[in-house]
Amino acid sequence: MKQIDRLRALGLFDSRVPRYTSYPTAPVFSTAVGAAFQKAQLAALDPAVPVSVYIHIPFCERLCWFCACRTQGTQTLSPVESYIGTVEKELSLIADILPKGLRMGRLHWGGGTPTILPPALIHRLAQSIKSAIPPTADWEFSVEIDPTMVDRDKIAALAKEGMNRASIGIQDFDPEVQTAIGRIQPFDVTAACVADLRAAGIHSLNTDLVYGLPHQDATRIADTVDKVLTLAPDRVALFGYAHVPWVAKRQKLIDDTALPGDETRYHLAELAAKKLQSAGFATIGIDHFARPQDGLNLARNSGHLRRNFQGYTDDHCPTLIGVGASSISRFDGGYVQNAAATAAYIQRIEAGDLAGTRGHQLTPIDKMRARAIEMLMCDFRLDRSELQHRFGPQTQQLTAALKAVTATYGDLVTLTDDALTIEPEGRALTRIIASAFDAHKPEGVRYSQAS
Ligand SMILES: C=Cc1c2[nH]c(c1C)Cc1[nH]c(c(CCC(=O)O)c1C)Cc1[nH]c(c(C)c1CCC(=O)O)Cc1[nH]c(c(C)c1C=C)C2
Ligand SMILES: C[C@H]1O[C@@H](n2cnc3c(N)ncnc32)[C@H](O)[C@@H]1O
Ligand code: MET
Ligand code: SF4
Repeated sequence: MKQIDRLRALGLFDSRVPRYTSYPTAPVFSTAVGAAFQKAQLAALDPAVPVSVYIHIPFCERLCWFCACRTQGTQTLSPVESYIGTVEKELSLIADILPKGLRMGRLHWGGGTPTILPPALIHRLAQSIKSAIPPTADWEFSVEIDPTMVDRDKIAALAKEGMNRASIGIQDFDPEVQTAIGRIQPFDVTAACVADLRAAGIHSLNTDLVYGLPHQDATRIADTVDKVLTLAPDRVALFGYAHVPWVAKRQKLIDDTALPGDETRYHLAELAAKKLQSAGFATIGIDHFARPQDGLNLARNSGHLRRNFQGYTDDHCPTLIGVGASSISRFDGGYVQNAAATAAYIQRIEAGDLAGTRGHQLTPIDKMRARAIEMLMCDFRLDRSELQHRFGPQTQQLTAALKAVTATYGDLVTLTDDALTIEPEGRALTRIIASAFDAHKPEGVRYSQAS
C-alpha cells in the first residue's frame, strides 16, 4: 500500500482532532472554574519564579477571510484606545492580587493585530504591563506583527520598550491565493517590514505560513517558500488551514470548492517542509521549522521544547498570565479563560472583577495526560520513564492507550519499556495518536481535520 493510502486508512483525512495547544483543550473548559479560581491561583504564585504574560489585542483593520483568531474589525482607533484602558485596569487588578516581588520572564502580544496600536499607545500599554509585573533582566518580549499594518515608528516604539522577537503573518505570497483569502500583502511591503525589524535589532524573527488555502498548488507554495527564504527568518510556522466556518463565520467568504483536496493538501505540506529542510531548517514538532542555532531548535535538542497556545515554545516559565478578552491563563492548578467577547470582558473588568469565565481545574491524572500528550506533540516520543518518575503508579492508567496505539499503528510506532516513539513515517498521525491519551473528548465539538 502506498504510504498516503496507509495514512488515509488510519484516519489521517477523516479524523477531527484538537491541535493540543493545551490539555484539556479549550472547548472542554467549563463555567465551574472562573474568577474565584483565577484569583486564588494568582495569589498562590511563588514570587521567586518568573511568569509569562500574554496580552490579547482583538482588533484588526482588515478581517482576513481565512482567519480563525478571536478578533474584530475596526476602522477607527477609539474602540482600541478604550480597550487598552480596560486592559490597564485588568493589569492593576492582577497586580493587587500577585505576591510582591513577582517578575515577568516573557511577554507576548498577540491578536488580532497588536501593531494596530499607534506608538503612543504602544508605550502606554508596555509601561502599564511593566509597572504591574516588572520584567527580569533577561526577559523576552515578542509581538505578532502584520506587515501591512505597521511602520517604522511603531517598530521603533516596540523596540524601545524592549521587543526582541517578532512574528509576522505571511500565509501565502501568491496574488490569487491572497485574493481568495481576502488578504492582499505585497512581497515588497513584507520585505521592507523585515528590514525595519532587523534594523531595530530583532534577533529572532518568525514567519507564519499556511498550507491548504484556496487555489494553492505545488508551484505557488514552492514560490512562497522561496520568497520567504529570501527574507531569512529564524523560524517558520507552517499551519494547516483549519476550515471551521461554524466557528469562524468569516470563513463563509472562502470558496470551499477552491480548497485543495486531501491528497493535495498533504503534498503541499510535504513540499514546503522539504524545501525548508533543504534550506537548513530543523523540523520542530508537527508544524514549525527553525534554524539550527535558534532557541526553538536548541530547546528541541535538549528535551525542553514545550507546547503553548501560540504553538511551540522554548519558554520555561510554568505560569502564563493571560490578559485581555478571551485570553487563557495557565496555572499549576489549571486553566482559566477570560470572557471571550470583548464587550463582556470590558463589562467584567469595569465592574472591578477579574474576567475569568471558563476553565478547568487540573487533577493529578490530567497533569500526567497533559505531559504525555505534550511529549508526543513536541518530541514524537512519550517518555514512560519520565512519567513514571514524575507521576508514579498512576502512569499505569496509560497502559490501555499504549496497547491500543501499538495495535492500531503497527510499525509506525515503537513501544519499549522506556518509551512510545512515533516513527518518521507515522508523524503525520501525531495529533490522532495523541488523542488516544485524551480522556476529555467533548461531545458535540467539531475540530478541524488532522492533516
Ligand atoms: C491565533 C490563531 C488561532 C487561534 N485559534 C486558532 C488559530 C489559528 C485555531 C483554532 N482554535 C480552535 C479551533 C477549532 C478547533 C480546532 O480545529 O482545533 C481552531 C481552528 C479552538 C480553540 N482554541 C482556543 C479556543 C478558546 C478554542 C475554542 C473555540 C473558540 O472559542 O474559538 C484557544 C485560542 N485560540 C486562539 C487564541 C488566541 C486562543 C487563546 C486565547 C487563536
Ligand atoms: C496567528 C497565525 O494563525 C494562523 N491562522 C489564522 N487562522 C488560521 C486558520 N484558519 N487555519 C490555520 N492557521 C490559521 C495564521 O498563520 C496567523 O498568522
Ligand atoms: N494579525 C497579524 C497578521 O495577520 C498577526 C498574525 S494573525 C494573529 O499578520
Ligand atoms: S490573520 Fe491577522 S490580520 Fe488577518 S484577521 Fe487574522 S488576526 Fe487579523
